[in-house]
Amino acid sequence: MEKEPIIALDFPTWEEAEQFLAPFEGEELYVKVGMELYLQNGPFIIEQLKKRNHRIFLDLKLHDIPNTVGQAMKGLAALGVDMINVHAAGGVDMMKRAVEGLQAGTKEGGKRPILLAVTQLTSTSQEAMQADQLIQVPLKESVLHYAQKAKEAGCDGVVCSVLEAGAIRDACGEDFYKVTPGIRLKDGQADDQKRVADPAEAREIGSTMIVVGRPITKAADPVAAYHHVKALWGGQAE
Ligand SMILES: O=c1ccn([C@@H]2O[C@H](COP(=O)(O)O)[C@@H](O)[C@H]2O)c(=O)[nH]1
Repeated sequence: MEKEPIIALDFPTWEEAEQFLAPFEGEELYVKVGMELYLQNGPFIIEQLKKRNHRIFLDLKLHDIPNTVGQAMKGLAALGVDMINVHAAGGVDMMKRAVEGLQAGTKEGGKRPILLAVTQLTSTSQEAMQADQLIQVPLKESVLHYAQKAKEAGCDGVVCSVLEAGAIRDACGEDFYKVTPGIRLKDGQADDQKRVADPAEAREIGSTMIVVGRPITKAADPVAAYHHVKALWGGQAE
């Protein structure tokens, strides 16, 4: 279990991300750079975060034909991020090519980024999955299926909700990463998230890492909110 919650830096510009990070001066954080920040600002963002010694999850959720994803991963590996992902719905061949691309792009002596596969987004409900994707099995079964395919392809773990983390641990093992967004505090609003849990539940059920965005970034005091989430996640607070 990773001690630091991963903070989702969902901002449009580096200036806004930097302004958010300023009060954390001196703390080495684990941050997530998603489409909003990366697609508008590019590798510059990664350089800035690495300069400040933050660990980085590059959450681009690649989903394309195997060759395209493999080649893209080869290039992205050179950025030196710690973790990266694809959509499991892209299939086993695509995920295998992602692993190979990452390996090929990792600098000699460097560490290949951890590769995760997104199962069902935490904003997806059982009803939406059936209506939008025409998947008729229970959502948990779909998530578990994607996790098993990700493991077969050589991924290091998955992105799932806390609600499926226990079943994935039983099926894929303790060491297989269960990285869980959809984290909300007990009295907080869910926003667009559908499968949510609080940091203490994530610890009890067995998430490897939690990803937290708005409950921290939109809080009146983001540093206090971060430390509150961290204490709940670490079991040092009620
Ligand atoms: O299934 C998924 C996969 C990724 N995410 C990302 O995590 C954060 C969550 O932000 P909140 O503000 O805490 O809801 C966000 O960047 C998503 O892109 C996810 O939520 N669910």
